[in-house]
Amino acid sequence: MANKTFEELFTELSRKAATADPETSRTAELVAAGVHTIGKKVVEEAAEVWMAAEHEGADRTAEEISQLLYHLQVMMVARGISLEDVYAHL
Ligand SMILES: N=c1c2ncn([C@@H]3O[C@H](COP(=O)(O)OP(=O)(O)OP(=O)(O)O)[C@@H](O)[C@H]3O)c2ncn1[C@@H]1O[C@H](COP(=O)(O)O)[C@@H](O)[C@H]1O
Repeated sequence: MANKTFEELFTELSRKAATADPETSRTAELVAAGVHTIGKKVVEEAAEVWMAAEHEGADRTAEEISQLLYHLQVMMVARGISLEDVYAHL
């Protein structure tokens, strides 16, 4: 019972970055702040995934993974990288 898929989230974030107000959209706020700020969030969330996996349960770890995926997608949007650009390397 997912709220949305990875692809659906990317479509939503691309639209938010292009049209939303940074005052009300976290995505627009992060994209406006830039790659340096987003990069720090990616590293922070990656560390939280690691800590949750070592010390907490599967649900908490999944939540942290969702936050890492969100911030990775924000980084993609900020750098103009598409899903296809990434999938080409999988
Ligand atoms: N999936 C997410 C999502 N995951 C994580 N986050 C953000 O990441 C934060 C989690 O990181 P932290 O716990 O470190 O939060 P924090 O400490 O307040 O962050 P800092 O401001 O201190 O850096 C959350 O508070 C959210 O701001 C997300 N923000 C938005 N989304 C989804 O993105 C879509 C667009 O959201 P908006 O751009 O806000 O409209 C919506 O579908 C949202 O559900």
